Amino acid sequence: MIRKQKYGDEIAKAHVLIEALPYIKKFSGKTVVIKYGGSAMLDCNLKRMVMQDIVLMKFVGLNPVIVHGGGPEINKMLEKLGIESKFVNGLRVTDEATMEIVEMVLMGRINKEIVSLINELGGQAIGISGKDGKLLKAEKDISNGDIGYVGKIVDVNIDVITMMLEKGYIPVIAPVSFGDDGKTYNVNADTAAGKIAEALKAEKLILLTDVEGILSNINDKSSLISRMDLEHAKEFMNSGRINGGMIPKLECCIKAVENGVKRAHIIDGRLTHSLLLEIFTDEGIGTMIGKECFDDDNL
Ligand SMILES: NC(=[NH2+])NCCC[C@H](N)C(=O)O
Repeated sequence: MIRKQKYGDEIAKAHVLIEALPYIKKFSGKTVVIKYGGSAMLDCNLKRMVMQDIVLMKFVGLNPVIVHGGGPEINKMLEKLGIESKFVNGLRVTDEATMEIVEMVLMGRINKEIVSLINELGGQAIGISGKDGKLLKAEKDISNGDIGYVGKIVDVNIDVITMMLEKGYIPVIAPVSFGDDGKTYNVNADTAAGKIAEALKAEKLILLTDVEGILSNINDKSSLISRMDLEHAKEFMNSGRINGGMIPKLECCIKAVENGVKRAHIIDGRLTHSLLLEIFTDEGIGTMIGKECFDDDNL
């Protein structure tokens, strides 16, 4: 008994590893597309922990693919250079000069920083943009009027990612896309991650956000919805009970699942090791969306 108590903590740690075993088996060799953005990208400690999670995933046999955003760093640089940012419906009006800075910050700074961190932690990453290997083809998005070089993705060519995965690399993708007109387009990172996951027929699409997941508000009490099947997710989307900022994220998850991604997850990037907790535990920590999500579909 004393022995048992003495080793209690250690045994609990072993239980954690054992809980992960069925998921390591199930997801080994499978592709997981992770949209990396928000707070998890701003805080140095969080950054490191997200990349540790990703390197661990790789070493236990999963194939993580990272798609990253850039938000605040782009604003900072534009400010430094004295370029004024204008917004329409929350979208940045992107003229040629702004697009140049966006590309510079995303590829030159953020992308390479992620690559270095992964390499430092023992993984092997390759950073590319949507232009490389013609990964993301875009057209001008005029759904909000003409706001410049903001694009919508019209074609995805995953050859370059497949090549990297076959050789054991972790692809790190900046969502800067090319157009047939020879121009460069900025595309939304969530959407890019969703489209890449679809094209890869990925096991999972995981969006790291600054919220717990999809919340249901009943009588002013909000609680996390842990699992949703497609029907539930669509109904929720149209119910008007969803927070405005979450609409495009949920929409992106629904589309991905409709187009062949097994599960889409919206998780809290502010929480340390949220990726590991979602993927390798039974309950997870965010919202998981699947075509059909049964309670016993864990294994
Ligand atoms: N939010 C949730 N209910 N997550 C459950 C995750 C289950 C399992 N770890 C998986 O990735 O498939």
